[in-house]
Amino acid sequence: MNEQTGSNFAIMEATNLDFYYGQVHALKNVNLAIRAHEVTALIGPSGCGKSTFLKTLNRMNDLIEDVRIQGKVTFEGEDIYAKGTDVALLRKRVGMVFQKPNPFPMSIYDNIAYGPRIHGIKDRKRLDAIVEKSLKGAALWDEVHDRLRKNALSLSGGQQQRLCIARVLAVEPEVLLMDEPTSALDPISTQKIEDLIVELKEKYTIVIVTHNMQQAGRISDKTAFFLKGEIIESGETDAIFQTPQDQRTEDYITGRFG
Ligand SMILES: Nc1ncnc2c1ncn2[C@@H]1O[C@H](COP(=O)(O)OP(=O)(O)OP(=O)(O)O)[C@@H](O)[C@H]1O
Repeated sequence: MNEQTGSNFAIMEATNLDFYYGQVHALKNVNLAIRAHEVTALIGPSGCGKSTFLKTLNRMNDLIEDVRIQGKVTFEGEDIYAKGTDVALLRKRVGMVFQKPNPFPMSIYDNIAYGPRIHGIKDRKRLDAIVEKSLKGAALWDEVHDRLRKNALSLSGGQQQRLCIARVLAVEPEVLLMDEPTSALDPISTQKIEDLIVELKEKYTIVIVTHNMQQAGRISDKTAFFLKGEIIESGETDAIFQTPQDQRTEDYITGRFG
């Protein structure tokens, strides 16, 4: 397959990545390639650096004081930490969904139209089309099409999380970063989000932090196991779960620690 244009090329790649919060060395020489149109799961015990790594992929950590990063993260071959990088554009192309659904306290419609409006789209018909397409993309349209003017906070938790996914889709990202997107949801909503993630990888590349081993096994193509800031092992999800090479990976996935 052609390295740059095939569906399986490394759309993002971290090389020799170190990250510090002041004196805390949160990521240690992390190397990971994120392949296009795959779901990559980041697993590992609490505090091992999964969220920190996820946030290095769209520079969300820039917002925190006294952080330092060494090494390289590329997006489509370009160093995202290079001087002159348009960080707003990076965050549009590499969107993020958080653990707790966080809709804005405004209508369903305005939640989705918010990003496109910021990026200069004012035309009502175009916005209508974006809202419809994004809600359909997040498998929420059928449930809300007749109440787009209702406050988004009136939706259930699972619907709110799909709204947050629709909000990210509205600005047409290429990569979706998801930080434990189902941890606050009931099993039925979780199932809906999992089905949606599998559907979304046709169009997008997805990186997901999860504490749920079954979830990682069900939805991801690749898995990276983090421990104390390092990647101990990464590769095909089936291989990581069935034939882990490192004893610590096996101990974690079989529930012996963490
Ligand atoms: N804003 C911050 N300031 C200082 N230290 C931080 C900050 N955020 C995270 N850390 C530290 O960095 C390390 C990695 O944290 P991180 O949140 O990336 O872990 P995690 O694997 O995502 O954990 P969890 O599964 O509990 O969400 C931890 O030691 C944590 O205490």
